[in-house]
Amino acid sequence: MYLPQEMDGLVVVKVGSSTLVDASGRPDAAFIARLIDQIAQLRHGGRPVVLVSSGAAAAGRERLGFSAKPTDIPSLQACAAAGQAALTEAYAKELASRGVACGQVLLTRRDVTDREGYLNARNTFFRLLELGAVPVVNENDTVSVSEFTFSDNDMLGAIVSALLGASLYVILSDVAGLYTANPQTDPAARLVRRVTSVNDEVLAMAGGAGSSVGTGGMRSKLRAARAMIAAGIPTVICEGRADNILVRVAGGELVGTRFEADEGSSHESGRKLWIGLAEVTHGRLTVDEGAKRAIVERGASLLPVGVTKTEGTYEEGDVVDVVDASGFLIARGVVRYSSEDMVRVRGLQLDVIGRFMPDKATQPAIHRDELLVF
Ligand SMILES: Nc1ncnc2c1ncn2[C@@H]1O[C@H](COP(=O)(O)OP(=O)(O)O)[C@@H](O)[C@H]1O
Ligand SMILES: N[C@@H](CCC(=O)OP(=O)(O)O)C(=O)O
Repeated sequence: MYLPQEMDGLVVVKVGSSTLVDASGRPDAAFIARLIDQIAQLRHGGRPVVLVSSGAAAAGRERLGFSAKPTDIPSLQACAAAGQAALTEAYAKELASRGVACGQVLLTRRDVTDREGYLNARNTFFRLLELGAVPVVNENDTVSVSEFTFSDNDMLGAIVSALLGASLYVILSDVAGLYTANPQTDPAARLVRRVTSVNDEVLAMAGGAGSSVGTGGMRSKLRAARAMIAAGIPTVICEGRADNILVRVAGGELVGTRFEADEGSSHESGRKLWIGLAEVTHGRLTVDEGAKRAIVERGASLLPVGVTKTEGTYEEGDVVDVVDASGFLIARGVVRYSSEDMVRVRGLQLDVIGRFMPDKATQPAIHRDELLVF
C-alpha cells in the first residue's frame, strides 16, 4: 500500500454517541472543545489524526423536535441528517479556532468494499491529511440503515484504520474499557488491561449498548477490535471524558483496554483479508438466512452447511464475497476450501464432510477471525 511519509503515526479516533451528547441529548460543547483541543495538539505535533464521530442521530433529535429517540428508520435517518450538520459545524468551528481545517467524509461500508470507491476514499483521506486537515467521518446514514439495525461505527472506524494503515485505533467510550462483565449491572466487574485474542471467553464479557443513545455496546467494539488484531493495528478502548486521554493514549500511556496480537504471531490471513477489501475478489458464496444471522448477529464462523451456492474459481486462502439470498453483500472473508471442494461440501454438516474429507472435519467455510462483516 502506498503510504506517504507524513502518514507515519496515524491515529484514528472514534467517539461514541453516549460520550458526545449530554444527558439532555444535546452535543456536549465543552466535551467537543476538549476533544478537538487534543486532536489539534496531536496535529500540531506532526501526528495525522482522523476522527470518526457518531452522535448525529442523537444530536438531530432535539433540532427536529423529537422528545425521545424515534424508533422508525426514516425518522432516525432524518435526525442523523440534521444532527450531522450540527456536529460538523461544531467540529469545524473548534478546529478552525486552533488553525486546523476540517474535512467531512460520509461513507457507507459498501463504498469502501468496491475497488473504485476504496481508492477514491483513500486518496481523499491522504490528501486531506497531507494538507494538514482533520477528516471527520461518519456513516452516510441517508443511504445506509445498517448501523441502526445491527452494527455501528466501531467497525466503520476499524475499516478506516485498515484503509489508511493507521498505527493506532482509539475507541473513546463512556466506559473505562472492557470489563469482565457489564459494569453498569455488575459491581464486581473488573477492568481488563490487555487482550491478545477476542475469543469466546472475551466475547462473553460484553453486553449490548448501555445507554439510550449508543447503539453498539461493548460487543460491537470487540468485533472491531478482533478485526484490528487480525490486521495488526493496536486498538485501545478507553473513557473519552478522562483528562487529556487521547494525547496520553497516542503518547503510548497504558490506559483503558489495549488489544494487540502477541508478538511474533502472524497476521497473514488478516492482512490478506484487508487487502481483499481493495481487490476484486475471487468468488462469491450465497448463504441461507440462518447462516446470515449467525455471522451478522452472533459473529460466528460461516459453516459449509449454510452455503447454498458458490460462484467463481478460487483456492483455499483466497478472499471471497458472502452474499445473502437476494445477492446483497454482507461480508468478505478468507475461504478455507477451494471452489472445487466447495461444490462438494456446501449444504453439509461438518461430520458428514469429515467422512469423505477427514482433514476438513472441523473446517468452517470461513473462520470468524477471517470474516469481515459489513
Ligand atoms: N463487559 C463490558 N465492559 C464495558 N462495558 C460494557 C460491557 N458490557 C456492556 N457494556 C456497556 O457498553 C457501553 C458502551 O457502549 P455504547 O453505549 O454503545 O457506547 P458508545 O456510544 O461509546 O459506542 C458501556 O457503557 C456499558 O454499559
Ligand atoms: N451514524 C450514527 C452512528 C450511531 C452509532 O454508531 O453510535 P455509537 O454506538 O454511539 O457509535 C450517528 O451518527 O448517529
